[in-house]
Amino acid sequence: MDDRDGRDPRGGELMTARLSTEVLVIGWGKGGKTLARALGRAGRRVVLVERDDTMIGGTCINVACVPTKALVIQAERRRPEDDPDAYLARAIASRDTLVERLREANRQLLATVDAVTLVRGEASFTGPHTVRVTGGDEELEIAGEVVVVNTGTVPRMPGIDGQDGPRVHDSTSIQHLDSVPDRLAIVGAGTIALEFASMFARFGSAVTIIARGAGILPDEDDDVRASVEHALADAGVAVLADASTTRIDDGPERATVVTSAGEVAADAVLLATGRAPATAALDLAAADIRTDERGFVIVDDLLRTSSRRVWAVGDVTGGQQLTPISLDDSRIVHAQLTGAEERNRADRVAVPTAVFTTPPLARVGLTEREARERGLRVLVGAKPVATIAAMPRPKALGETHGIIKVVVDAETDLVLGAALHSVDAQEVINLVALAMRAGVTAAELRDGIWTHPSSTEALNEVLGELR
Ligand SMILES: Cc1cc2nc3c(=O)[nH]c(=O)nc-3n(C[C@H](O)[C@H](O)[C@H](O)COP(=O)(O)OP(=O)(O)OC[C@H]3O[C@@H](n4cnc5c(N)ncnc54)[C@H](O)[C@@H]3O)c2cc1C
Ligand SMILES: NC(=O)c1ccc[n+]([C@@H]2O[C@H](COP(=O)([O-])OP(=O)(O)OC[C@H]3O[C@@H](n4cnc5c(N)ncnc54)[C@H](O)[C@@H]3O)[C@@H](O)[C@H]2O)c1
Repeated sequence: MDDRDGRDPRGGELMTARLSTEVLVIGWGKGGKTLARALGRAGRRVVLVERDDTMIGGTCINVACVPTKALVIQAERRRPEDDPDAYLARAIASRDTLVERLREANRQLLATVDAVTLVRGEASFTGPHTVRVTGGDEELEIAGEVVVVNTGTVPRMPGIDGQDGPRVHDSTSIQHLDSVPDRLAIVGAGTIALEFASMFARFGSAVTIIARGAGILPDEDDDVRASVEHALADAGVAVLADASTTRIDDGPERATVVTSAGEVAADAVLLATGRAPATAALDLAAADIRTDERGFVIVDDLLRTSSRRVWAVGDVTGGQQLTPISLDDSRIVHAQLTGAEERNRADRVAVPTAVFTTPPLARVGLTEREARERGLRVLVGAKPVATIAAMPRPKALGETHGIIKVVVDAETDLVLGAALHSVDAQEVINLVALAMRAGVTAAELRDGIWTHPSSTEALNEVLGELR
């Protein structure tokens, strides 16, 4: 596979080495690394290209899911007497240690598979199945019979004056602040905004979320949204709604976020305005890979791009930006490359999600509003966590914010959706999702024998009071 015919005949000096492989994976994301390991272990020759040594293992373990949840947990454990800055420094050090360990474990998972070759550098298409890799140890040209694009996303900047100021951060740089900002302003009101708002409120900041719409969680039912708003407010998070951010002024003492609804003074500003596809370096046009108007790679339900034998997985496809989705993408491509039973994106049922505020908001399926808009006859079980007698665990943990809400089809008794805002919600939602996939009825969940004391027990009570 390693064909170094690029040697300069005059001096013998290496010019561009050429590799060819069965499967070329661009980007060390969740889908790509899973595919590379599975195919490599089955003896298929795989080359995986990653441009950034600090991103080995991908976004999730290095700058996203895992380190941010480690910080959320640390923030939850902070006691009022802890010095904010010293505590934050220890939390970040512990986060960093965890990330380094995971990065090395991820490297080993592929480095120990003989059929997988790991290449450092940035890939750019030179043709439908060839890339040039630069910026690594040597310049390479790699040809793959099959190509899988798994380059993920990067923070999307709102494009306003002052966004590059010294007190302005994205979701990566804010994980290494050297002190707790007294006032943190967050532009954007999506998942990243909510998680960092809740986290920094517990680290000791007064936080303002600046929402350009009517507030947070616009798609949620009113009772669920109110529950999350209440928990955030109790932690010290304010929401400035209907506020279009026009610029950020940086002064000697502080930054000022200028919005259509007034100015917000801040010691640090987090921009959490979505993520853009990491495709700028790829030169997708050279491979005839089409993108949508936002730059995401267009794929069909089998994750095939417009270019033959080129697939794309993970965030770069513009689907739900979640690690388990990237993982599931890898299953879909793996099935096609190995002739296994075909899977596709349309097979996905009841995908659970969680926003890691304190406590987390986990949800699956339809909201009550969506179910009613579809004309379904619904029964709803909804109780504030603090009032659920059969759920002692939140009380034992001292965190009783939240609501447990389940939406049930009155005709079939099947669960249509659930919103769990409570401790352990990120775990219990998986049970509800499985019930939805397996056709387990609300009555069976209600009458389930669950461990005690646990959060799952809420289902015994809430589903016993459907209205
Ligand atoms: C702050 C934050 C928190 C999050 N929390 C969660 C969570 O709790 N749960 C959850 O499910 N999801 C979470 N997400 C989303 C999740 O991180 C992503 O959905 C997931 O990481 C997607 O991974 P991927 O497979 O698309 O690729 P990625 O993991 O993004 O990997 C892409 C890789 O490709 C590399 N690359 C890019 N271009 C090139 C190139 N030209 N050549 C070579 N290499 C290249 C990049 O360096 C990167 O390592 C979070 C995201 C953020 C930002
Ligand atoms: N727990 C999790 O699963 C988790 C955690 C964090 C991130 N993520 C993923 O990361 C992705 C990115 O998160 P995010 O919060 O950045 O994106 P998002 O799409 O969830 O929210 C973006 C927010 O920014 C606002 N916005 C966009 N442009 C703006 C502008 N110019 N000015 C002001 N506001 C603007 C939007 O109205 C929205 O409130 C999400 O898709 C999510 O799936 C997941």
